[in-house]
Formats: sequence, C-alpha cells, structure tokens
Amino acid sequence: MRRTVAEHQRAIAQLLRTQWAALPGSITASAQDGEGTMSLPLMAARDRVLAADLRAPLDLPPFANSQMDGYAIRVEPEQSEDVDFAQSTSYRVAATIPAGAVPEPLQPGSAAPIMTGAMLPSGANAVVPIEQAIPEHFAEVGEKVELPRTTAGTFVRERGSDVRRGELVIPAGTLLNAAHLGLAAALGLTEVSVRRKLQVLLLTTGDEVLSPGDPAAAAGLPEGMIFDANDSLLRASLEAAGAEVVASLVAKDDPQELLQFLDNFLGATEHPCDVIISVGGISAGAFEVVKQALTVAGEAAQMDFGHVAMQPGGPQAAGSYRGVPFLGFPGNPVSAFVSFEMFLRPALSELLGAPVRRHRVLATLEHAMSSPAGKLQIRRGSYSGPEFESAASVREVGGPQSHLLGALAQANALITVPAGVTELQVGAKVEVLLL
Ligand SMILES: Nc1nc2c(c(=O)[nH]1)N[C@H]1C(S)=C(S)[C@@H](COP(=O)(O)OP(=O)(O)OC[C@H]3O[C@@H](n4cnc5c(N)ncnc54)[C@H](O)[C@@H]3O)O[C@H]1N2
Ligand code: MOO
Repeated sequence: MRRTVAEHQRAIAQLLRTQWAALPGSITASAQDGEGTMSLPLMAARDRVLAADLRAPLDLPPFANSQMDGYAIRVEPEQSEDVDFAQSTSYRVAATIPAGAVPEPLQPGSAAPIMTGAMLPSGANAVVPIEQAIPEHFAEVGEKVELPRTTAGTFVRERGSDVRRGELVIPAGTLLNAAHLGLAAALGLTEVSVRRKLQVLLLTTGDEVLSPGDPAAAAGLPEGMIFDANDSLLRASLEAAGAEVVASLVAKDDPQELLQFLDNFLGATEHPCDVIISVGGISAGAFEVVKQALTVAGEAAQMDFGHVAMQPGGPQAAGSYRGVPFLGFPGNPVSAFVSFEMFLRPALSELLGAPVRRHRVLATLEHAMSSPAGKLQIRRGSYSGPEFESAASVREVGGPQSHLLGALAQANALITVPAGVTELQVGAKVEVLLL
C-alpha cells in the first residue's frame, strides 16, 4: 500500500463502513433495528448521537404568555399602528397574574398586571410593558392606569410559536449539545434514545514500553525502557471523540502472545468490540509485533501494511482480524496522535455523526518554514485567533519529528503543508486544523 492522505482517508471510511455493515450488533445499525441504541437520562446523553427522530410531544410555548412585565389588555385586531404615546387609553386595573397561575378572563376596559412568562388571560391579546404605563408601577386592583395605544400581538408569545406539537425537532444522527438537551427538557422528556458508544480494543506495543506505575519502575525507569504514552494519548483522544476503550493491552514484542490475546478477547463474547487499534510494531524493524502477528495469522487477518504520503504518521496498517476492523498506527506518539486525527476521527464523524469535525481555518505563518517534498507535513502549531484588527496567525512549536510529545502538549493546532510545497515564507497562508 502506498497512498496519498486523501486516498487513505477514503479507504479507512470505506473499510469501517463495510466491516461494520457485516458485524452483528453493528454500531451503524439504525434505531429501527433496535440494535446499537439505548435510552439515557438527559445529562448522560450530552455529546452522544441521537438514535431516533425526536418529535415534540407538546407545543412550545405550551400556552400564550407575556414576554414582558406589564399590563395585559385587549386591543382591536384591526388596530395596526405601532405604539403611540399620544393616543393613550385609561383602563381599570384587574387582579395581578403571576407566572404559573391560570388567570380569570379579562373584562372589557380592564388591564391585568402580568409578569413575564405568565399565562395571558382569555380576552387579552397584547401586553404593554410597565415602563410605558402611567403610573409607571403596578397599581392596585380597581385603580386607573393610562396605557399607550399598541397593536394586537405585541409582547405576546403565542402557543406553539417556537415548536409545534408533532414537529420534528431533533433529527436522528444529531450530536446532542446543551441546546438539544435543554429543548428535550422543555418538552418534558427525561430520557432520549442514543446510539451506543464505539467500542475499541486498544493495543500498545513494544518490549521497551512500561506502563506508568509498573512495579518494574519502582526504583526509577530502568535503562533502555520508556513509559507508555500511547495508551493514555489514544485513550484520551478516543474518549473525547465519544468512543469507549473496552479493553487494552501493553503487548510485548511477541507475535504469538499477541495473537493469543486477540483470539481470547475476540472469542469471549459475541460482540467484543467495533474496532481494534494498535500503536507501534508496523514498520520495517526486526521486531514489528503487529505486522508479524497478523502475517502469521493467515486467512483470519486481511491486512495491508504500507505507507501514506504524510509525516508524521507515514507507516500505516489497515484491514481486519476475524472480521473486526483493525487499524495499525505507527508507534511514535505524535505519529499515533496525527494518525487518529487524520484518519479515524474524520471517519467517525462521517459514519457515526460524532465527534464534531475539527475546524479548518487559514492562518498567517509567523515564520518561514521548509518541508520535505512529496509528503503532507503535519506540524504542531500554536494558533492565535483573529482578534480586533489582527488576523489569525500560527507558529510552529517543536520541530517536525514524531517523538516530540512535549511540543505536542503545547500545541493547539496542526499546521498542514501540502505535499507539493517545500518552502513557505513568513506571512504565507497555511491551512490549520484546530485541536
Ligand atoms: N527503516 C525504517 N525505519 C523506520 C521507518 C521506515 O519507513 N523505515 N519509519 C519510521 C517512522 S516514520 C515511524 S513513525 C516509526 C514507526 O514505527 P512502528 O510503528 O513500528 O513503531 P515502533 O517501532 O514500535 O515505535 C516507534 C517509536 O515510538 C516509540 N513508542 C512505541 N510505543 C510507544 C508508547 N506506547 N509510548 C511511547 N513511545 C512509544 C518507540 O519506542 C519508538 O521510538 O518507524 C520509523 N522507522
Ligand atoms: O512518519 Mo513517522 O510517523 O513520523 O515519524
């Protein structure tokens, strides 16, 4: 496999689409199938994808109510001029209507003090704010109040003027945000039906890798060893994108042991996971555990190991093991992170509706930069958004190498330099992916 970034992006989305369509209990099953969906309390549904169209069980507002603290009055519907202070009318003050109360009908010639959100009495069709009344405070029942001329409908929020009962308010596939959940609550719902989370088996690899907290490092990191950054890096990326890591393993460079683990895991339940992601062990070395394990696995593994014209993240593996999609990312932490951002995350957005796509913006480069020919370069950047007169700009943090995790932690953006561009001057416009 030798692919451009765009080719590999399409290939990953296509791989997941076809493999998932064939998997039992598919994550992409529609809500009608009843598979892959669950009902969750509203607060647990934030950042989840709605599984079925949501129709309004009631009107919003549920009743005509006042938009202002003021007086509810009746004006003739044909009266069409705007508020006119020169033409005021004297009304007899009726009983006050607080929010939450069911008011008495409005008598002709009277004005009822009404609070914002309170139900409009029958017979009323307009509200005059208290600031426009003479006197400019709520008068007692039976007293007189002068109100300017106004038109029917002024400061009245009609029943159903926001949402009509039966109307489709949130379509299936929507990523639920605060506004969606607020709307569901306003409609009286306590739960919504959402798609289940993507379930991931995460494998990090390497004889040199120790989990933080491993007893073998109790007296300090042993020589030649490193702490495992990729499990946390990928797990955090996956969870932030709405996925769930259902199992993980820090695999040693032993292909048989890795295959044994995979077979035990995949054989344990009917639906063990939706995708397997491995990090490391796929390039050209003598101990490439993922490559070796899946090569000796025979027919069960349908894998492609190769290169994508991108740096970091050049070495890539993709395919399936025992019918479960398998993505092999390169082991350098920045390469693994960039692989997730460039290949898996966009595919999840496209196929599952979550996460939201990263924003792509143009920014002015704060310094000159060179880039190797023939590869899309992904540099880590510090982006400053447009502020007052200044345009959006970006500067590189760290260098191009893929072990620079410290620099990645300072970055808030990925700068992309197209494969055909080798030199960029100060002030050049570059496309930036906001993290
Ligand atoms: N002869 C060649 N050598 C390499 C090539 C190549 O094309 N020809 N590609 C280079 C590129 S680019 C990358 S990226 C890496 C990818 O290698 P692997 O995916 O096989 O990953 P490893 O060799 O296992 O590890 C690479 C690097 O990352 C460190 N690592 C691995 N796992 C972790 C972890 N969990 N936490 C922190 N760091 C980790 C590992 O120690 C290595 O330094 O191959 C290049 N070589
Ligand atoms: O392409 Mo490797 O992924 O940098 O350093």
